[in-house]
Amino acid sequence: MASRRISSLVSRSLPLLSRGGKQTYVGRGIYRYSTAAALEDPIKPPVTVQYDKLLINGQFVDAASGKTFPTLDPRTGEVIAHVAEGDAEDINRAVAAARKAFDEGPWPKMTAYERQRILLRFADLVEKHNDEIAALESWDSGKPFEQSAQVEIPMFVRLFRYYAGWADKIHGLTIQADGPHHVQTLHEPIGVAGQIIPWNFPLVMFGWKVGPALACGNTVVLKTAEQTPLSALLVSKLLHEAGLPDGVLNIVSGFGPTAGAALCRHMDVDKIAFTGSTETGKIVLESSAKSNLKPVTLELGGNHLLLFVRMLMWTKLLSWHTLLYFSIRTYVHEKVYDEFIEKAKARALKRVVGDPFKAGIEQGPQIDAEQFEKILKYIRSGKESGATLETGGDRFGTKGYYIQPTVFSNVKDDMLIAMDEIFGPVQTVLKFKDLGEVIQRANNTRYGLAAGVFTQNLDTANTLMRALRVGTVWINCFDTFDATIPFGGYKMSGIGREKENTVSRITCK
Ligand SMILES: NC(=O)c1ccc[n+]([C@@H]2O[C@H](COP(=O)([O-])OP(=O)(O)OC[C@H]3O[C@@H](n4cnc5c(N)ncnc54)[C@H](O)[C@@H]3O)[C@@H](O)[C@H]2O)c1
Repeated sequence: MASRRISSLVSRSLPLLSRGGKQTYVGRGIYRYSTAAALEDPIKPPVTVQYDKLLINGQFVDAASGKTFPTLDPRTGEVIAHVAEGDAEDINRAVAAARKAFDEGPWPKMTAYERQRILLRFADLVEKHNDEIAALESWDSGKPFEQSAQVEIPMFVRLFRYYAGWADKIHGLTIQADGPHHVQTLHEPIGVAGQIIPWNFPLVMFGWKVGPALACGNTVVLKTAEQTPLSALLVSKLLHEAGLPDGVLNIVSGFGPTAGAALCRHMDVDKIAFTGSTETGKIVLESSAKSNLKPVTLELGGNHLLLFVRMLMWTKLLSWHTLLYFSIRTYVHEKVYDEFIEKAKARALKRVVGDPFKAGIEQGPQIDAEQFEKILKYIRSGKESGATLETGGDRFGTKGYYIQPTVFSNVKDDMLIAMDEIFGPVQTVLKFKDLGEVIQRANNTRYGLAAGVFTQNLDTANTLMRALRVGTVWINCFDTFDATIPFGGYKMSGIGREKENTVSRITCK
């Protein structure tokens, strides 16, 4: 499969919007609609919410407390659905089901081939329901429908096929030990896996966590993000349709300090896999230490780096939609800095912001009021600390959580907008003189998630590939993800890796 770019759209050839103000259905869940009208009057998503309860032991059930919480439409802040709100009592029920399914149930005892076939059937079912799932994902998260339907759901399907392929290929070793011994190593399922995921890629994160755990014969209790609980419930129904036994996958929607914390400190959970912020990651690790010392993998925050050396690479950079990406700390060589800023500004001004269900939309709303306010606060901090606001810097429209694509120049390394992860459409541009200097500055951060390098010089590429202390380096490409490529960070960007325990260095052909 060709690599996929999570943040980019594949529909660059779609025509831009007409200004007519009328809504026209153009198929695959997409409408053509005028910008102003779409923001005032959101497009009705072509899907209904069917599953809003917790999934415990193969059944959709109410929370023990009977409580629910609203999940909101980021376009308007209005309620999409009221979802069962799990807490410690529901985590206990879900862990008990997962424990029983692991200790007594058929899942870890099944042949690997049987597990593989269930995962492959599931992938086929998701493919069949692609647009329905994508619509729910976009409605709940605000991401463009085209991105969900054409990039993320196909990536999810690919992930499950990839992990299904591993199910019967997990081999041990024989070891030549001294003495009259026959020694073999075995890979065994760990048991009940507790998994916690964030709102930015609800289904891709589901795939990264649930896929490998099930392929290896583990059972799972998944705590979805409170902002985006819906799509996981829909696909879990399909997973059971594909033949997953009851109790193998349990899903508890709810909040971090209640449901999430209860999962992390549970004495009968054998491992925690967490994706989210660095601050919460620390709490998760502490909970493990204070309970049963379960192993923990952490995929945490980090602001992506981008190093740009020659203007000749501009078209290449644009082709990867790099300037549309969130929270990029961009180091640009001083010789091309001014020209870069002009072009980055022009591109940001052309970026198409609007209703995620409209054709050609590049950027939808932010997830919720909290993130929206946080991003605006960072923008204010950028202005106050003396960076130059080149474009954007405010909300977009008057409704929902839309933010203008924003570019800051004259950014210094010690400004908050350069140091922190801004989870929004804000690019910060810094100037550098030579390679040694930029390596030192780029590495002088508490994060180490991923970096993109745009250069024509092989020596520069090779040097940076090794010198940057980040989990992933893309050379002349950006943000390419694939079922086979490991991902994870250095330093406070995490512990452990998704997929394989290595760093990845990806060069664009
Ligand atoms: N490294 C990666 O691969 C990767 C991928 C996606 C997102 N992220 C990070 O995720 C963050 C965005 O998500 P967020 O702001 O919602 O993060 P967050 O840490 O607030 O929430 C993430 C998840 O943790 C849960 N949670 C919150 N408090 C908890 C607690 N005390 N105990 C247990 N669980 C708790 C939340 O309910 C949610 O499900 C960003 O920092 C981003 O960089 C990292």
